[in-house]
Amino acid sequence: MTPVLQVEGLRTEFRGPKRNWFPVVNEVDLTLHAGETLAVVGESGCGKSMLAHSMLQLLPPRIARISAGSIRLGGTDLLSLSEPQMRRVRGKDISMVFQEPMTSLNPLMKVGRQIEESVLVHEGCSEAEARARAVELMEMVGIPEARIRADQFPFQLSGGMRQRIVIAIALACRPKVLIADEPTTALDVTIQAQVLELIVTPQEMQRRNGFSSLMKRAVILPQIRGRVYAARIKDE
Ligand SMILES: Nc1ncnc2c1ncn2[C@@H]1O[C@H](COP(=O)(O)OP(=O)(O)OP(=O)(O)O)[C@@H](O)[C@H]1O
Repeated sequence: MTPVLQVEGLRTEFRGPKRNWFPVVNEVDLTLHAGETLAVVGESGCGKSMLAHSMLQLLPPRIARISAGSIRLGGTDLLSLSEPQMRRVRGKDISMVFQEPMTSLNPLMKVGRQIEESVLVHEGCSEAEARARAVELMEMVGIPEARIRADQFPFQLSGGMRQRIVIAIALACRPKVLIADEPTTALDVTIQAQVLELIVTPQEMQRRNGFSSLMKRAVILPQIRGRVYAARIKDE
């Protein structure tokens, strides 16, 4: 079976104070098939976030670069794409959920509208269809009374609900791959478990939406010091 995403020998570097380049992601390989979830583990600072950002080519310009390796999404080598082509991949084929929902959401826009905009950008449907899909997505990520909540602003929702909205936005365009960069850091432990369950064990959700997810979790494993490993945590 062709993998959805395949990373080989990926090396990302930052520019040092003496203009030298030093690696922050070093020779990383990973393979993700449809419906699978991978957890990227490694000690703090070993490059998990930078791996996620490299895959979406969201690295800070001029001071960071991908210097070796390949990132293939289906049959396409993402490193050969132009920025406008890459913009179409982000959100449509690969979505990312960041750790702090308040920085991902627009505080001045109703949450339902924020999901609708993501649907409209990628699916080219009518306003009414986008609205219906936004409510459906909110129900899917477990927001009670979704129709009422859709008309509220982010500050009117709890932290867990806000993170669910961010996940709903990420799923709005039915991405093939979902990257979750510590999506639960800002939440309390019970809510963390619920939100994680949405991403890690969404067998039903994955089937319905046909996406694979890549989740970054900071797990300290001193015996693999300094390296990033991709561990397959669910393979059914
Ligand atoms: N803007 C930057 N300039 C220079 N170095 C950076 C920059 N951003 C990140 N780094 C370095 O890249 C390395 C990898 O950072 P990254 O954030 O990917 O680690 P991480 O594994 O996600 O850590 P954590 O689990 O603590 O979030 C670190 O050594 C960090 O210092």
